[in-house]
Parts: sequence; C-alpha cells; structure tokens
Amino acid sequence: MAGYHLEAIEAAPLKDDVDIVIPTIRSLDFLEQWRPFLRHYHLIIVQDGDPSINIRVPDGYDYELYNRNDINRILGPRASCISYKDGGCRCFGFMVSKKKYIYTIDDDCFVAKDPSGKEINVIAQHIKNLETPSTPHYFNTLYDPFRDGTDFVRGYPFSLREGVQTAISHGLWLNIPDYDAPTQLVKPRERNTSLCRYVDAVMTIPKGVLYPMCGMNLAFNRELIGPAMYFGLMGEGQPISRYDDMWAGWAAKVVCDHLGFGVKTGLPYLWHSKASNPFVNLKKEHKGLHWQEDMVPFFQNLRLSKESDTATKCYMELSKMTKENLTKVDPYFENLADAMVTWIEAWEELNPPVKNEACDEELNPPVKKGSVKDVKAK
Ligand SMILES: O=c1ccn([C@@H]2O[C@H](COP(=O)(O)OP(=O)(O)O[C@H]3O[C@@H](CO)[C@H](O)[C@H]3O)[C@@H](O)[C@H]2O)c(=O)[nH]1
Ligand SMILES: [Mn+2]
Repeated sequence: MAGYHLEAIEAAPLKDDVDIVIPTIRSLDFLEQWRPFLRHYHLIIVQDGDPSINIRVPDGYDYELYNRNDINRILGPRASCISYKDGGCRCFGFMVSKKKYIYTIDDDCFVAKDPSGKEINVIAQHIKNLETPSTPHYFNTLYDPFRDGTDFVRGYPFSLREGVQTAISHGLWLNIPDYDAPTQLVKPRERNTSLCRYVDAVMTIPKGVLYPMCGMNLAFNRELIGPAMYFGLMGEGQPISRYDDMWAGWAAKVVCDHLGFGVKTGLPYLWHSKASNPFVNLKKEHKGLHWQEDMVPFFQNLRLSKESDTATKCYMELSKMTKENLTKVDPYFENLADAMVTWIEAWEELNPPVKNEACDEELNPPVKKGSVKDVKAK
C-alpha cells in the first residue's frame, strides 16, 4: 500500500497548493479519465448557464461547485463582472481559491500521450514550469535551460542565468487546435494528431512580446499574478465572446513584464476533443476579430507607471488606460474598464491582504522587480 501511496504522491505534486478550476456548461464525465492525475487535488467547478440544472461530479473527487446563484449570492452586485454563458466565468474560481497555484482546464480536454506513448501528467509539468525560473530578458536557443538535459548555451550572460520567477505556464493541445472561427471554417478537418506535431519544448515568452493565451490548459501562480487574470466581460448581454482568455493573457503579460515575472509556453500537451461549432463561434467572436487589431497595439504600446508595484495596482492602472484608449473603438470598453475595477474590488473583498499583527504591515508587500534573487532577498 505504501508503494502505491508513494506513487500517488509523485503523481500529485504540491497537491495542497493547487486548485483545479473547471468552467462547465456541459458535463464533468471527462474527469473519469483524469483520475490518476487529478484525484488528489481539490476542484473548483464553475457551472455556467442554467443554475437549476444539477451536474454530477464523478465520485472520489474533493470539490466545491458554484453556479450562477452562488456567484450572485457571494459577490452581490459585483457579480456583474463575471461573464455569463462564456467560459470566462472560470475566473470566479480563481477568486474564491485560497491556493498558491491554479490549474484551469476545459471539460472537453483529455489525457494526451507523448511520442513514447506515456500518458502526460499535465499538473506535474505545469508545476515544474512554474517552480523553475523564466528567462524573458535574453532568448536561450536550447529553450528552457532548467529542464533535464538542457542548459544555457554559450554566449548566454551569467548575470542573467538566475532568471525571474515564473507566473504563468501555458500548455498546448493535441487533436483539435485552438483556432478562431475563420480558420476553423477553412480547415474543418485539421487535427494535430500526428506526433510529429508534438513539440518537446518549454520556452519563455520574451519580455515585451504578447501571445494569444488559451485558457484550456493553463496554470499560474495566484500570489504573483492572480488579480490580473480577469477573463473579462463576455457572453450573454455582451457584444463579444470567446476573447476571455485573450484579454486575460494580454493584460497578464504586460503586468508580468512590468513586475519582472516570466511566462512560459509549450509542454504539457493535453488532448482537446471537441470542436465547437465554427458558425456559432464566428457569431460570438467576430467583433474580437476586428477589435484585436486595436487591442493588441494598445497592450504593446502601453507603459505602466513605477508606482504600480503590485498586480492589483497594475490592473487598476490598466483599467484606466483601457477606458482612455479603447472606448473610441467601441463603448463596450468603457463597461469592460469598469468591470475590471469591480473585479479587483471583489478580489480584494475575498482575498484581503494578510496583515502582520506585530507591525501592522501587509504581509504580502509589493514584489520588487527583477530576478528571483531580488525577490528572495525581500
Ligand atoms: O457558454 C459557455 C461556453 C463554454 N463554457 C465552458 O468553457 C470551456 C470551453 O468551451 P468550449 O470547449 O466549447 O470552447 P472551445 O471552442 O473548445 O475553446 C474556447 O474555449 C476557450 C479556451 O478555454 C477559448 O475561448 C476557446 O479556445 C468548456 O469547459 C465549456 O464547458 C462555459 O462555461 N460557458
Ligand atoms: Mn473545447
């Protein structure tokens, strides 16, 4: 039994420091296949859509389940910032969690196999990505130097080899790639199943470079970047949907760059099984296809002030900038900017700063910019 127990712990690293957040408007049967990897973790399920529908959580999982009535009860008027009828509702789970790490996964994602045929433990890989430094200031041509069997290549300055703390780990997908509706429409049968499309790499996204963050296989350090992981105002009643994770990814990346944290993308892969309907998706995301031509340059060109020395302060400044610079694109962005403030107010209400009674100072003071060394010295 001990041997089995040991194996289970190895398969469930940091099980008390991770919450698994799942948005669902369908079914949770997919969790049956994840049992070997997820059974030791606590789940936070955010049930979207009609709250009167009872969804079944497979036996043996430790979980908390929130539907729309719960969100309204817990947040009151501030519930208006949580999307309805959009996967972006998942960020409510980020807010109610008390753990250091979040892993979020979609309910149509399954365990993938690597080229050797071994099942991929996504949590173990994400934890490894988050627990090892990132290298945003200078690109390592052997990719992640902290992985077994790699290192910094010749010409890599030793002054930069300590790296910075990693805030986000962005995993990828076999089978159905995360394409937008137009691409899905022209390539309806494209599948990433041949393992030659399995890229065995983890790399840091360089500082100053944005990326299209997909929420279906994503992990992050809540203590570093949680307040910036707001999945926006999407879905019913909004002019846009399916840009929830994109908005969060752009915002979180500029905040990570400003605070000196890193973002990694690559391994682990999972198996994405369900292609949502491209015509429905086109209706949901078409404004996003236009607006991204303005949203991306907005994030590329903005500069946060040095007074913004925490993710919360950065996000409040970002809300102001959103209102000033994007409302001319569409009045929607004024509502989004207000919702960003509501999100932070709700986050702070559910996650009050921990006070050090002795000196009445906040225990989680602003994080110093720069390398892991600076932060460690804090
Ligand atoms: O109204 C809704 C719709 C969906 N969900 C839940 O959100 C995730 C993703 O839904 P789905 O698998 O249908 O979406 P995809 O087209 O495959 O991918 C999109 O999802 C995002 C990445 O997570 C991104 O916007 C697109 O890549 C599932 O768990 C649904 O159950 C919901 O809660 N409410
Ligand atoms: Mn999907």
